[in-house]
Order: sequence, then structure tokens, then C-alpha cells
Amino acid sequence: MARKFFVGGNWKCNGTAEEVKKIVNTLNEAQVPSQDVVEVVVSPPYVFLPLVKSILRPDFHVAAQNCWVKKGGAFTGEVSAEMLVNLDIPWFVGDKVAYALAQGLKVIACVGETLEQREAGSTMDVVAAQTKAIADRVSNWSNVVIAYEPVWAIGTGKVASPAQAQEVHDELRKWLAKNVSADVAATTRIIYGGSVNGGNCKELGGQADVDGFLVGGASLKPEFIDIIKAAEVKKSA
Ligand SMILES: O=C(CO)COP(=O)(O)O
Repeated sequence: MARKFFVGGNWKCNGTAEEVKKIVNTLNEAQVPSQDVVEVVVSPPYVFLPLVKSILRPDFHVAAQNCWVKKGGAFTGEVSAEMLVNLDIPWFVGDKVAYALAQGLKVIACVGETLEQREAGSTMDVVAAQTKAIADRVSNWSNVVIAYEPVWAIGTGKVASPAQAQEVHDELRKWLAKNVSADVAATTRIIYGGSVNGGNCKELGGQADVDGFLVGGASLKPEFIDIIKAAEVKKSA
């Protein structure tokens, strides 16, 4: 079974209500490949989640950025995973993966090495250890997308080369085959994150084991549409 391309836009801590409406308008007006070809998820800051959910085109979905790790209660400022489920927020991106998964949210789980770890040659050990920590908590792999996100490439403008991304994604898939199952390895989307933009997305997306992207800075700009369209490179692959 072919893996459907996945493009996540992680808005992090950005935007005013007006800016958010403008981004959503741009997304809503865009001509992009159909849902059969690409799955698109955007994660606005919490305060904008209901707004974005109410105005975003129905073929795109929203993700919450992180959640509280227990049931609700007297925890100032926290938002529990149960509240997200109650509001029909389907996706989650952040580091509280175990709790989000336990509540039935679909998660984008992030792994990746620092520059020091890459230079020391320990990328795969680091990625394997982080993936194991996630795998230990997953019972339903269809709810998981793994983002390999080298820390040194996040928000730096220093993107991994297509060969670097492919090498790590390939190794990560082999890890899944050995430690989880051949089926999970074949079907789990492994997406690349770290300074993806409209200029580098096609070459990265053309790599056999790059199943999409987790995009930060460029997801706030119109070039996010080009990144979504990079899904088309898989058609000719
Ligand atoms: O961290 C990221 C997405 O979660 C990547 O961010 P940038 O695309 O800004 O490097």
C-alpha cells in the first residue's frame, strides 16, 4: 500500500487573529492535489484552534500543539487531551505523545539529532532511542506520523541534503521493520522537518523514504502551497 504524502504546517507561537485569517484564506483558495494524494494538517497556537477549525477548508485538518499530561483539574493554563478530543481536534504535535495517543489523538511524533550528535556519528543511535521511546507507547501505528527533524535544521535555514534525509529515513524504516513489524515499517509515514521551503521541497519529497514534511516558518507563507504540491513528485516516482 502506498503511503499517502503528509504535509504538516506547525505555526508554533506565531500570528494575530488577522494574520491567522489571512493564512487560512490563502490555504482555502489554493488549488492543491486531492486528499487521496496528500493529507494536510496545520497546527495553530491554542487560542486560534477553534477559529481555524471553523474556517479552514474541510479537506485540511487541525492539530493541537502539545497537551496536558493528566486528566483536567486545577492546572492553570493547561489543556487536557480529553478537551481536544471533545472539540473534535484530530491531530496533535508536541512531546506529550504518550498521553495524546492514549486519548486516541493522531500524533506527529518528532525525533532528531543535534549537530554534535551528527558530527559524532551517532545520528542513528539517537534516532533509534527516540523512536523506541515512542514505539513503547504506541498500540495503533495508523495514528502515528514520525517526523525526523534534525535539531540543527529547525528554523536555521540549514536544510538536510536530500541524501542525508533519505539515509536516516531509510534507517528509521529498517528500525521499525526489525523492532515493530514489516507492515508498520511499510505503512508508517516518515516526514522530514527542518527548513523546508518552496525551493527545496520537491527534491526532498522525491526521496523514496521521505513521505512528506513538517514545516515551521514556511507554513506561515504562501509558499506552503508549493510544499503541499510537492506531493505530486510521488506520482512520477
Ligand atoms: O520544527 C519544525 C516544524 O515543527 C521545522 O521548523 P522550520 O521549518 O521553521 O525549520
